[in-house]
Amino acid sequence: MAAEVSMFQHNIKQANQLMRSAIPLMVKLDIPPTPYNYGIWYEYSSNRNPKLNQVVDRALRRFGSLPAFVSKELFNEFLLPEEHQHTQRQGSALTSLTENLETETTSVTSELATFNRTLKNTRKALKNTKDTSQVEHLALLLDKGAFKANQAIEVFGRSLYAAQEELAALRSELSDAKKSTELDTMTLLSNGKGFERALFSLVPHAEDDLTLLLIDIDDLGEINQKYDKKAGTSLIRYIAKLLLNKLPENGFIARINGGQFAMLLGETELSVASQLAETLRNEVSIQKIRYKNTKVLLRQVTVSIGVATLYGDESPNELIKRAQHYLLYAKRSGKNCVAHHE
Ligand SMILES: Nc1nc2c(ncn2[C@@H]2O[C@H](COP(=O)(O)OP(=O)(O)OP(=O)(O)O)[C@@H](O)[C@H]2O)c(=O)[nH]1
Repeated sequence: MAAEVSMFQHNIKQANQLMRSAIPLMVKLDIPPTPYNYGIWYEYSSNRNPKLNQVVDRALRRFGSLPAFVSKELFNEFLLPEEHQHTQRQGSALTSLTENLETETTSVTSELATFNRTLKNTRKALKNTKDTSQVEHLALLLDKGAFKANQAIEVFGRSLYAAQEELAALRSELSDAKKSTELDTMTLLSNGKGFERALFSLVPHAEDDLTLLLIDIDDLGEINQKYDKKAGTSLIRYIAKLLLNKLPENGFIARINGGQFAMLLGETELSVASQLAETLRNEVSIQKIRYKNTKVLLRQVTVSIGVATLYGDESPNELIKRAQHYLLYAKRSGKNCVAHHE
């Protein structure tokens, strides 16, 4: 997703303060007061999203301002959950959210324009008067104008706060929806997509201590043939449960295809990970598994495991390739064994 930090994550007070830094910037750079621009300049002023600030600075250098097409793109990329079009409910909720902000934007803009006019007129009048009561009157006018402009900004701040809550709810819904597309419905573990996401998010933060175990049920094809495919599927579920029960706290597990599982172990060196792999291999091999539909006791079930620990600036795909290589080595070495590099 785009940035986790968004303008909608501040409280009302912070929102008001940020609006107060964002508005002068927008005026200075002649940025049109659209909801997109308010969102972006608010975020820009908060300085909490360096990537957004970089892109905005680049656009300013290039165009001298922020063209509408750029601000819309930036808003979509950095401030909205990227999957905001995924469901109708979320789509329409976001539409009404931006519509509300648009109304508020128009009102805050007109208040600010009025105040601006008041400021200009007062300045002109001040030049031409030395009368103290006239000056007092002008000061009163200014005070009133400032008060109204302030109020408008505060109302806008409250709208941003309400938007924060709405967006937080949407984000959480989207994250649930995302999770469900990453779920393997057969085993209720993550699927291959979930595994990729976990791996890609872990690799950049890992020192040389992220380990991948590829665990593959041996001879699943034969088991399917001997007992029927349903028994094979039931076996996949059984092994999934066993692996999940043995998953360390810092681990992640997914079924990536057929009878193959990927286990990711954070902060786990190769020696510790291979010991766990050996324990898992042994645990599977000593199970007495009965197929519940026919009550038939299956023949010994085993798994082969390839283990690879991330090193250097290895990419996620390179790590997967090495684990696959060791898994193949384990299969070729007669199955029911663990293989890893020295
Ligand atoms: N029952 C069942 N079988 C599956 C499922 N998905 C894949 N398979 C079977 O799993 C087998 C995977 O084949 P392979 O990995 O090539 O080989 P294998 O028979 O497991 O043998 P090795 O991996 O060499 O030990 C195939 O026969 C697929 O039909 C599934 O969801 N349920």
